[in-house]
Amino acid sequence: MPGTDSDTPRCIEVALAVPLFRTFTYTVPAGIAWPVAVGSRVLVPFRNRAEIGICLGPGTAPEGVRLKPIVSVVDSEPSLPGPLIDTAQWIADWYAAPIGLTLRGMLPTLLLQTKTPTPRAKTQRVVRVVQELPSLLQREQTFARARQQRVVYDLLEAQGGVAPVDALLVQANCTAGVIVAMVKRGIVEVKQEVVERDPFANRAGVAPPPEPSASQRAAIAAILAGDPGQVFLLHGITGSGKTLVYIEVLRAVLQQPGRTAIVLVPEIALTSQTVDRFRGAFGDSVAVLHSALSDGERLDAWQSLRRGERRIAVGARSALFAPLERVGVVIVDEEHEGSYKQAETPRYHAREAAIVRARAEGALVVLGSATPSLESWERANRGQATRLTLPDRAGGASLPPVQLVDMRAVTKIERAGRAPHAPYDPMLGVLSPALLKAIESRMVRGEQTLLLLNRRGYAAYLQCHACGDVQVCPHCSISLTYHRVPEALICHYCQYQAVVPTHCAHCGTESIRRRGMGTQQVERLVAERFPEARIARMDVDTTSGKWAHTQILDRVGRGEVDILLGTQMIAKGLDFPNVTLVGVVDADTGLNLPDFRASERTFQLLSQVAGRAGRGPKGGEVIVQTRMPDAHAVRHALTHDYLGFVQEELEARQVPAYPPFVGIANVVVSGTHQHLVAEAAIAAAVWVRALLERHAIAGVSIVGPAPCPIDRIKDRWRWHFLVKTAQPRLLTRLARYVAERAPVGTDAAHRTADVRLVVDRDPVSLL
Ligand SMILES: Nc1ncnc2c1ncn2[C@@H]1O[C@H](COP(=O)(O)OP(=O)(O)OP(=O)(O)O)[C@@H](O)[C@H]1O
Ligand SMILES: [Zn+2]
Repeated sequence: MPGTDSDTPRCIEVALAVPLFRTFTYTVPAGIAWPVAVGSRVLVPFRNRAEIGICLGPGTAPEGVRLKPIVSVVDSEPSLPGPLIDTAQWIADWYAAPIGLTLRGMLPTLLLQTKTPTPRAKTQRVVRVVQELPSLLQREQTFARARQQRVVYDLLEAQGGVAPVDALLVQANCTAGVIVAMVKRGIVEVKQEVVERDPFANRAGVAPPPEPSASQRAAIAAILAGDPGQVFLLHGITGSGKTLVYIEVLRAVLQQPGRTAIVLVPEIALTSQTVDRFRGAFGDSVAVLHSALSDGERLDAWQSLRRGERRIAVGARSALFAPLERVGVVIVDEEHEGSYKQAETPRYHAREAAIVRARAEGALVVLGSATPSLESWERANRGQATRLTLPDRAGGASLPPVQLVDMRAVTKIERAGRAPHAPYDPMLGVLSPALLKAIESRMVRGEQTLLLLNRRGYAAYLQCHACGDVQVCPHCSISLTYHRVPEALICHYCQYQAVVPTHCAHCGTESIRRRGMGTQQVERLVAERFPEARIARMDVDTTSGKWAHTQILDRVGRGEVDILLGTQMIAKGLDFPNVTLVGVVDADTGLNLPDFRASERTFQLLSQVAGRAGRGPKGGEVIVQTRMPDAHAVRHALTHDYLGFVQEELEARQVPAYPPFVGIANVVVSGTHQHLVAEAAIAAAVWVRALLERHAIAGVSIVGPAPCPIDRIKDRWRWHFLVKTAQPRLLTRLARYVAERAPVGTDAAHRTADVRLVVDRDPVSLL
């Protein structure tokens, strides 16, 4: 036998995309070059199939086990560079996730398939508005008796004037005849169009970036003088010009030969302005990674980064896994955003993973926000991040004054002023006289208004006034939301739809009333009050079409919208100098959620949306309507007082202890059988407590178990408990132990009810 290969078998450890906490050992047959590089894709036999796995390094053959050989090494260069493998190992460890699933999330799907599918044609039939009817008045005249056409038009307009035919018919719940009639009238046209995959490919150029101010220069210099792996927290108030700091840092880093960079933004579609600025500054060296890319385009983008043809990756969460080498800086814009946390396995937080990858790369990290997360703020307090401040708005603008309107008083005064039997005024308690007057003055002056209401739909729910019954989703423990266009009751968790009942299902009377309000209702009230206003609504319902967000925002930018109304989507990073009024219709929507982050989120939302006003020379003002003016989240938002808020909120997080003072893992047990889920959750908590006792582990507290605040979603019942400790390594061990070994889902009854346990470490939501 030639050589020594037969004495020391050549083995490698391979990660496969299966939900198991283990790797698999294979031999490498003669004829395949040795060693196999870490991070390379390998083709291996697994469960009678050929699968793509990732080589994690040399392995050791367990005694007495006959190993299978790999089929081939697919990559000539490893698909995943070393620092990405390190990052994956950290994610798998910290978040108790199987390594194979973690690595799978880092690669384009096409690289994980054993055969390449043929690409499909990318055209679709769309309806496009040709005759714009921007005001309510025009629409009322045009569609006087054509109610369905009006529904179609409203839906189209809400989505930026264009929508796929199929989707529109479903949304409007009408026949194709309605659209045919509108085509005949010359209001819309129907065309076969190529699906626009990359709206960033050919957007209008942006102005060259301005010269940095003194405080921007100081921040840029401090960051560039940082040590490899150093983390900076850039706390710059809204409109302070953080984007310019990012751009100048990128410019300096990319001047070093071979250096590359990653920029994370919360959601590409909502941050098109920011993305445009990066494209404007760096042109084609930027790869924009977004969810609308086809698999093929994603692969193209990935390869251009891997080959070094593009040196900056811009994208949401998963852009952190861009296959760049020698990354010099990782920027996390709006670092406080909850969307950086992935809601499924691996449940990583991109900000935390960014810090880990940067350390492995020797790169700088810049976390930017006007309202930093408490985690990042505390990290700076502990000296693990360097705080940099941009205290003023760029270009001489100042923060807008914020006026509070106490809606309790408004309701009282309006009630008192009304004649005894005057008809109910729907405006009552929704839009205060102060806000209406402010909107009116904007209309007169040709300036723009932003209206925030963080609840979509028309009314929050339907309730029977006779018996009090509320229509709830049959699959989720949540009330159905009333939508007017098209009319339906919709579950916001599972999309279940029901027709709107005329009689109460419980007591049979006709006393059903709408309670609470959503964006659709406010849109209608505003349209009735300002019939000549050009109104755009931005929420999940109006942005189902690809790039609908970008289209709506572009219209605002071109001055084609007087009033932009929307959910939290409109609070993110928008920079429109002609927006001189921001109105918060109801500051309280998120305040009373049973979640320890409710106040933090409310403060961030209010501060961020307030920050959209007065960014230009005309200045601006903010009006906040609330029934909870004493809540600290509201109080401090009124004075743009981040420091004041953080101080109070940090105090509130000490007893009972919550992040950032302790780490928590939310253990959620779910399944289709209510009692089995409760039993399993209780058993799992008992099991963890016993474990702590047996090993005399101190410093861990278990809170619960109890039903989750929303105790059923999509027909699955949900219970949870929290594991809390100030010792991160201990939490890592516990989380993994629970995820891997908790006695849940193992017996036959559990399997029939599909009872599963999920560990969510550092959760962003406890609902
Ligand atoms: N040095 C400067 N001189 C003049 N204008 C500037 C300067 N720096 C930035 N700007 C302008 O100020 C505006 C706000 O900048 P930018 O959008 O980066 O703010 P931001 O800090 O990201 O705010 P937010 O957190 O509210 O999104 C932009 O229109 C930008 O072009
Ligand atoms: Zn539901």
